[in-house]
Amino acid sequence: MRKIILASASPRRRELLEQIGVAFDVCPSNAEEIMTSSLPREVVQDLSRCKGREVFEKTSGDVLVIGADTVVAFQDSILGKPADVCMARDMLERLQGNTHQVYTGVTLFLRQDGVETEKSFFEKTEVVFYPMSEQEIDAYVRTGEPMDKAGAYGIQGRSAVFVEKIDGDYSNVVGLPLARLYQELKHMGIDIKEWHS
Ligand SMILES: Cc1cn([C@H]2C[C@H](O)[C@@H](COP(=O)(O)OP(=O)(O)OP(=O)(O)O)O2)c(=O)[nH]c1=O
Repeated sequence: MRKIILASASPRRRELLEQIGVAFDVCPSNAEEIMTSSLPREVVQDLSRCKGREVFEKTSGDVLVIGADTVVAFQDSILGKPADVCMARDMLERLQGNTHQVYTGVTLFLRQDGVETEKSFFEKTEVVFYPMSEQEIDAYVRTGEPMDKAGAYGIQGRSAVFVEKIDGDYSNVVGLPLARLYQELKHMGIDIKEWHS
């Protein structure tokens, strides 16, 4: 019996894994999200490792645990999920009419025949926003959509109309870089679609 566990409460990550035909269990992590670095690529890998480890330590037997974390990087700032409506508005005022980067870090914890391995990686996607008026920002914030999302927007939702272009993997912006995840596991000798049995 082998299990894949997604260590995440994010409905988007669940939908993305389902999209590629993977069977898996979900076990959200209770790990505290404390930023340990000012470099986005380090932050997302560190946080994905903390989330994944917390869940992995509770398992036994053959298992693959996937932890992930997403942040938005704008100039020198790292934007996580907004704490309130004011912060959401402030984030969108900064992002509108500009280019930012979305980083998702992933850590894989694998136990196979008693041997444990761990692998972290990150993907970066550049996103260009059209200018947004005050009214557009207010109306978008009022939908509630920004509140549980890094950078206060969801590219898969209503904010799609403000996205001029992206450079990189779309699924990475939504919260899980599917192609990179698949390729990393392939290098580890694992077919993610077959592993959960
Ligand atoms: C930029 C962007 C982020 N997001 C989401 C993905 C993540 O769910 C969230 C970033 O917060 P995270 O802290 O990465 O994840 P989470 O708290 O939602 O879930 P967990 O820690 O349990 O894994 O922002 C979108 O849904 N669309 C987007 O366009």
